[in-house]
Amino acid sequence: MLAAYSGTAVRAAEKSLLDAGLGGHLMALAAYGLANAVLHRLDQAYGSRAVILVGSGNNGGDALYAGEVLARRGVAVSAVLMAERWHEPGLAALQSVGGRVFRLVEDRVEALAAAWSADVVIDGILGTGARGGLRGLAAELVAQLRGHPGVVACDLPSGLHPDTGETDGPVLDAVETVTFGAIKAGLLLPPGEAAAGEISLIDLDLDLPRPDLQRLDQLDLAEFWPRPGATDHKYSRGVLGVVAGSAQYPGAAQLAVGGALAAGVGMVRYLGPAPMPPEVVAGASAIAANRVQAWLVGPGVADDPVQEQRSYAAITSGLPVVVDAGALALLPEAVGADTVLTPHAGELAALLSRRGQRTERSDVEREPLRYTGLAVELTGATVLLKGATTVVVSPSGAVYSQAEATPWLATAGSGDTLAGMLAALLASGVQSALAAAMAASVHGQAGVLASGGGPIAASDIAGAVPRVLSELLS
Ligand SMILES: NC(=O)C1=CN([C@@H]2O[C@H](COP(=O)(O)OP(=O)(O)OC[C@H]3O[C@@H](n4cnc5c(N)ncnc54)[C@H](O)[C@@H]3O)[C@@H](O)[C@H]2O)[C@@H](O)CC1
Ligand SMILES: [K+]
Repeated sequence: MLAAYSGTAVRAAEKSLLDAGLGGHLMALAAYGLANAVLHRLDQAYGSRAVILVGSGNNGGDALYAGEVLARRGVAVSAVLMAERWHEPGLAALQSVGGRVFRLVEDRVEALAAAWSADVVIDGILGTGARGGLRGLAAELVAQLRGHPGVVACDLPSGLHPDTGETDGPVLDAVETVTFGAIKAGLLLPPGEAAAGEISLIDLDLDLPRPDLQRLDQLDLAEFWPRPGATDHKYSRGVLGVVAGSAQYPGAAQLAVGGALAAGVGMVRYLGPAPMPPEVVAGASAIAANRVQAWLVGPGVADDPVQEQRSYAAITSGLPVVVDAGALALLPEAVGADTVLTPHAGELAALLSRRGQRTERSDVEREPLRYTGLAVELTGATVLLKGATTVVVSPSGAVYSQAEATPWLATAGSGDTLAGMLAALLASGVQSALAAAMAASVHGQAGVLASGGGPIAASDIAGAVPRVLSELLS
């Protein structure tokens, strides 16, 4: 599991070490870690060129000391001082080993040319002490360096919000971010996470609290994915009730049920008009008469009063429930954490707007963590926001982000399959936020496998899920 923290949490954890006079030691560890990462990227140190973009704070200090290490190894290092102030001991250290210095205000053209001709550009402008994004000349230079193939970010790409992944102004895309003490949550959150590239963590031995964000890995999935025991039977594995499909949209129901079956559930009881595969059992028309452990409602439910009534009854049944697509509009005032909403950005904006918070899709895309959190606050539900990176926020404060998906998964019906997989996990008794993150991860991996780098139809995704799971669980 990747554990990530807000910039504030990391700074709080560093405080006791700083108070103990260990600031210089921490900076040296950070600088060595950064310099080593850069050296790994160079064919050979001697004769290579590095340019360091230096901001006014300790982030610039880390980068300058890394420059000193690189210069000692034979790299030709130049520093571009981006602000009116800089870390003076760091600059002196770099100059003592022959580092060149440009000042952005005076040497803009030379600085830009040096950066473009460098093998590596170290982005040390802003770190966890940033307030807002890059502005003025610094923003201009960064915009002019867009597309440089050798950017290594110091702690985080400058201009990326360390807690939320939001960007405000230009951000230089890095091939690698060398981050100190702990992974910052913003490095794993859309929209900015793409700028981080590969993430390397330099351990500073900090005493950290509960993570602000988690990302499941294969080991977690193998540990938490439910496996039937020798004495299990179809009822003990979990029975899922599904209210999905309408005369107009029968396919959504089939995809959702396909997702549930592929993820592994004891039985599916289906209510709706869509034809179903032979293993699916017809549910009783009255919601309360169905013996199930969880519900899935909403895929393909549109303009169908009977399906809408059933969806509402399932949502208010007190059982864990996934509320997707057409059922999102039926949500009562307040629900519990066992209710999982699965909107995409447009649906989340509509949901928030219905609750008096006028929101556009573009707002959600710009600040996905904030608006997902707002939906949790306003409804009481666990919310899974679909996207290239899936964000899950639970009322308990747990946040997950999963980024296994391929852009080929952005296809009609993909979300129905995800909803079915998630609901199967709820029926098997997996806790809701964990289930949401697990379903997103395996759905993404199945999409990658089914796609093989090319287009996929949604029905291919469920077909690939058993292959992903057998690899994971064997
Ligand atoms: N605190 C610590 O113990 C450690 C900190 N480390 C480094 O220190 C960094 C944090 O250092 P700082 O707290 O000095 O903060 P930063 O270096 O992130 O930047 C703060 C400086 O930038 C200015 N600034 C803020 N927002 C700006 C904006 N939008 N445009 C232009 N200038 C802006 C501030 O006035 C301040 O001078 C971390 O990211 C990390 O790189 C590491 O050395 C490890 C240890
Ligand atoms: K930086």
